[in-house]
Amino acid sequence: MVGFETFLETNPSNERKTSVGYDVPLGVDIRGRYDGEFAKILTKDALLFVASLQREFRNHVKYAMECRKEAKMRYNNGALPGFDPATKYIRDGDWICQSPPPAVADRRVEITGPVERKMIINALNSGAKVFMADFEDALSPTWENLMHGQVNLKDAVNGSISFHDKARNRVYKLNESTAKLFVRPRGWHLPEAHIFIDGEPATACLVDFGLYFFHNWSAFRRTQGQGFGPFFYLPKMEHSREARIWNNVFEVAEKMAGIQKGSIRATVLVETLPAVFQMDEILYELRDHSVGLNCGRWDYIFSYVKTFQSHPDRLLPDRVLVGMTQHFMRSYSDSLIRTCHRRGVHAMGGMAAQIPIRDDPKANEAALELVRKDKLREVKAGHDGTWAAHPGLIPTILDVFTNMGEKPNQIQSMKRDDAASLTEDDLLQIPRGTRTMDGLRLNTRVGIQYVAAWLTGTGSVPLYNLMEDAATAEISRVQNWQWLKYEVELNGDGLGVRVTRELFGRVVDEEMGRIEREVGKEKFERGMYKEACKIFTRQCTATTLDDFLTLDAYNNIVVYHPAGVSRL
Ligand SMILES: CC(=O)SCCNC(=O)CCNC(=O)[C@H](O)C(C)(C)COP(=O)(O)OP(=O)(O)OC[C@H]1O[C@@H](n2cnc3c(N)ncnc32)[C@H](O)[C@@H]1OP(=O)(O)O
Ligand SMILES: O=CC(=O)O
Ligand SMILES: [Mg+2]
Repeated sequence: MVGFETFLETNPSNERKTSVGYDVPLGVDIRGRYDGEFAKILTKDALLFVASLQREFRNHVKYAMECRKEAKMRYNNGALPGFDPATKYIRDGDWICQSPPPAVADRRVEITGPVERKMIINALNSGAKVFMADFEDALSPTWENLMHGQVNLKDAVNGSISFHDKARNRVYKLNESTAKLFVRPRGWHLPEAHIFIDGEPATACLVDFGLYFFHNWSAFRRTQGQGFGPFFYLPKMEHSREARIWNNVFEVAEKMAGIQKGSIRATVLVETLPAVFQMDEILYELRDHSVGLNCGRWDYIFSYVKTFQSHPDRLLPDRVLVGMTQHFMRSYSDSLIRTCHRRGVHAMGGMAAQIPIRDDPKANEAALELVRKDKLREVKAGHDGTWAAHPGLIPTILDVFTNMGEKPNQIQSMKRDDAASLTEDDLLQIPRGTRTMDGLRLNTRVGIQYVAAWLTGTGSVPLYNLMEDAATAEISRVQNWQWLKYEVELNGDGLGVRVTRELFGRVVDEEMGRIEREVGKEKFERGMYKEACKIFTRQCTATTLDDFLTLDAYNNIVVYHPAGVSRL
């Protein structure tokens, strides 16, 4: 830890203040509950590292968020996202990224899941090549979830993680051979309200990254990364300037740890519509730290609606009809493969929403068949690997990815030069399909149940045999909002019904009734369905579209100690 020791010596936290009970450096205040286990993560030195990242990068982050607002204004005034003429030289240039670290050359199946203790063990033991431990779409960012998540990851990297399921008297431990760990911190837009630095909430992703890196970089490189790492997934970026901030964060972290530049590697999720026009630029910024791009299809669909929130000529059909075979989605995946392989890095596929259906073998086989079809399309298109939401899907997906042959990836063999001809029009083409009352009802029922789960600390849930998380719930929210804003006709029902506030009010009441019948009166009363309904309904009917469901809902899960009120 030579590097960090030097950093800590030259940055003495010359004052020790305790707030809730943690030993903190000057300028840092912890407002979350004290816990002896959390204190081993929230050490003064780790917090000093997080604070140093916050101080160095906060203005860059603020500027990037202002740029997002400015771009939103342009789109709302009728502009379309597109390639930036100013960076044509990057798109046309012949540069390549650093080659993938040997430890993760083969990434054909990656399982994802929240940083929950049992799930971490199950995911690492699942037979997948990679496990993406999620602080983002799959996690409700309560203080308890975040801090337990950091404790769990530290134990996982140390190899000491275990879990005793007392009800089933089952003990979970790591197998001899485990998946390689990637960590997905939250997006740039989110604050961490339980940690204040210089009087402001910290930038959430710098907390997630900083604490994880500080505690694990050394063990990770020794035990998992074969001299590289740690590895990350980076979510929800809209522009390469945001990737530049991450690149700079990585360089600072490497310098502080005293490890070689290029040790840290990250895969960027291309999951916003503006980012699809920035893929080369994002890779260019991260060329020393990149290990590819990933098709984050669910947030991408959400972003399509959000970007075109003021474009009534670009309304989406029912959510269930917006799949990867729609022209704009296929073009996105093909362009991503071509871009990644041209630059020498992995082009990762995305998440099929189907999960195993335990109590219905026929329905289960149908779900598996949908996953198989989706993954076959991905591997044939040239993707180097893909995501699985559930361990039960891994054998099927591994089997499909044997189509890649003996090689660990298709970076050299599937150049997809044909995708060079894809244009802005291809990437923006309006998806085909109709809008129905069932679509409106499903959006409402799923949105409310997801928010109810999220408010009680669960960030990914099975609903109607599909995986739902923050990204899929966002599609439900923004689609309802847009249909209401333009009072669209539900043109798939043949009845000429328009989505008015009155209609939506009735739908909400009826769907709440259905939820109550489905989950049972007791669970309904015990849960947070009514609060969720209020939040979801407000968001769907707001005059101005909220940027993120979870940003608006966040105040509801912030808990200060001693008891206080969130001041975000
Ligand atoms: C849009 C995106 O960002 S996608 C990426 C983010 N989303 C995710 O990561 C979702 C990950 N998946 C999940 O959270 C879960 O699979 C769900 C919520 C969809 C379904 O959960 P459940 O209904 O509880 O699954 P189920 O009961 O079938 O689980 C069976 C077993 O598999 C385990 N399991 C299920 N999913 C996972 C997973 N992703 N990782 C590890 N273990 C898992 C369960 O812990 C359980 O273990 P046990 O038998 O030892 O008790
Ligand atoms: O993060 C993945 C997505 O699809 O969104
Ligand atoms: Mg996402």
